[in-house]
Amino acid sequence: MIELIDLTKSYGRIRAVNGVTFTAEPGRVTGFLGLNGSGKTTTLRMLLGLTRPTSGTALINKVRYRELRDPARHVGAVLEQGISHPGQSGRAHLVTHALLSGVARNRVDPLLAYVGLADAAHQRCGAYSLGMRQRLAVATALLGDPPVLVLDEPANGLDPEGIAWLRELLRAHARKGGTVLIASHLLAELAQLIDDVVVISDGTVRYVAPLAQLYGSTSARLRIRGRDPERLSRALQAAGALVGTDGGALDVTGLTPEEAGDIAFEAQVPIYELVRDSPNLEQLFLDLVTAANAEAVR
Ligand SMILES: Nc1ncnc2c1ncn2[C@@H]1O[C@H](COP(=O)(O)OP(=O)(O)OP(=O)(O)O)[C@@H](O)[C@H]1O
Repeated sequence: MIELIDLTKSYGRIRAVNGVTFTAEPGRVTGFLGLNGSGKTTTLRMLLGLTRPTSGTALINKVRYRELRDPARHVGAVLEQGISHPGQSGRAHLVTHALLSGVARNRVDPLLAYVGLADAAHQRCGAYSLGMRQRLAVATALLGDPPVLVLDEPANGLDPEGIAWLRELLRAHARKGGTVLIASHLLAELAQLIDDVVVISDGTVRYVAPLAQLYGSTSARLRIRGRDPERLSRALQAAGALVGTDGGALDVTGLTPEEAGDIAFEAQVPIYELVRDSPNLEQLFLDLVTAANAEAVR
């Protein structure tokens, strides 16, 4: 489990992180979302003992990072900056880290296979693509078989296959009871991965909820195409719906598909198409952040 309690970091007059409080639970993947410069990396660095908080507390399984006796066995991290010595092979890199963190060397080869780098194990890290370096960073984080994983923008540089691979790896980790905290500036990228959402802007947490609740908070939009759009629009509005036009179709909010279908039937307008638009996650996220920013300047 990860617990952040009123965590704050100031750099001179800049408050990079401002009273951040949330929990990332075991068995779940928590997405930590914010635009560039919103305070994600600073928060993760405080959690991992790399930056000293101005005030507040960050705990991993109830203990501050610096007080963990054997950190690699408790938490693995994939941070933005590259981790490898360019002249070292991927395998040598992992062996070095295994030695440094007291992990048995015989974990290295299975881990290289697990992250899809078995064939590239003896190549220099300097010749790795960005995606291969991310895979190596994930293997390094997994060396001590830690229950808690913390990742900062891990999808950077991964192709769609790599993103699918990472998603499956992190979901499997959570299924086994692990805790995963993943920072990103793209909600849509995390949509199929995360269980819980934490949104940060200007160093302040603006929204904490299960992803399902975020989906549920928006009324579904329907797109309806029928023979007589004007008559259909009037009937739908009479039932309280908000109706706009979108090309030849109507853009309807405030009704379920069943209600809209029944109303069209009553109004005797044949329907050619009726679909529910899934919410645009990226737009939802931007709406949350801009609403929060507007409140902050008020
Ligand atoms: N060492 C530092 N000295 C001064 N200001 C800093 C320092 N580190 C971060 N900041 C500032 O703190 C704020 C938050 O930065 P942070 O890197 O945590 O954001 P982020 O959400 O991780 O953004 P990105 O996605 O761009 O990495 C920014 O305004 C940044 O300029």
